[in-house]
Amino acid sequence: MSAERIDGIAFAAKVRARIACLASSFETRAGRKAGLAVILVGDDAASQVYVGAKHKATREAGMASFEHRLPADTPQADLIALVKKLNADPAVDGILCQLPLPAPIDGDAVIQTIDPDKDVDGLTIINAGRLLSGLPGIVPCTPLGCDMMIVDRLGEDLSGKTALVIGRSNLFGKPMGQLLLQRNATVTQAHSRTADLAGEAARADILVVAVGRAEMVRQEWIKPGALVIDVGINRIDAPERGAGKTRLVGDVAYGEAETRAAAITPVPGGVGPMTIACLLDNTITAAHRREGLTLPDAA
Ligand SMILES: Nc1nc(=O)c2c([nH]1)NC[C@@H]1CN(c3ccc(C(=O)N[C@@H](CCC(=O)O)C(=O)O)cc3)C=[N+]21
Repeated sequence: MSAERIDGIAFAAKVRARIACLASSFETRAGRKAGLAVILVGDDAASQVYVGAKHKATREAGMASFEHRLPADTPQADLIALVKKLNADPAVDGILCQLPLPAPIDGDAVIQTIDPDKDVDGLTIINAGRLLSGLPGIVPCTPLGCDMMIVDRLGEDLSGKTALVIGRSNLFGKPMGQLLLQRNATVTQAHSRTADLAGEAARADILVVAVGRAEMVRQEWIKPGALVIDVGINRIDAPERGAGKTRLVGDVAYGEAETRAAAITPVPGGVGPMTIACLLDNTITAAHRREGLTLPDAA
């Protein structure tokens, strides 16, 4: 068997087209564009690339993008003051502060200052609590994107299916487990201290991996016919491409998993593009809520 390769780029393009329609109707109804503010502190190369991609995607969807690039030595108090200013700015519907923040800034202190109704990363305690309680809130972008891809393949109801999430971060693992639980999957949350990761994985109809270890998940870990969602993005040396070259791989050994899975997300081109699409989705949803507008059903 050779698994279907789930095309995250094509899927994200569809989501972004839907959001562009919503953004256009929002602008007509609210008399202004929906707006996303992104804060980037320091000059981490990967973060620069992500923030640039977010800015471009936001503009392409017909939303306003406000970029705040600050030097690495910005005092925490200044950053918190900026977040408070954006909280009060009526043109800003979503605030994203790119993580990680450089030391000695306490990233959580900054994140928890964000107005929960503008917290498009879904990282405030209020949004985490809303998700846990089954209340409407804002769900972190990467798990939301994975949820969309899972629903697209398996439908909205995962009754009777087993799901294993490897990873337990606030940004991904914990919310991903909650979303699968809400869809009636039988969820196991695994992590670095799990005794038999391979054995747990081999029982999973849906395997979601977010550990940050290149190609850790091997062929024997995959239940035949499973849906495999690879959240890892690892840069490894690729001498076969020439001296000093690197390439991106996931947490799953793709070539091995492909022989057993029914479908699998590649890296790159899988979960990553969906993360940005979901950031736009969260922003347009936040904008409608802030204006007291209902989201049109099928845009
Ligand atoms: N507050 C905050 N929210 C985030 O959502 C957040 C963050 N901080 N810090 C960094 C991580 C990482 N992240 C990615 C987004 C898109 C791709 C993406 O589109 N990747 C492409 C290309 C990857 C490449 O070529 O480098 C792919 O996987 O195909 C990857 C990673 C969001 N993050």
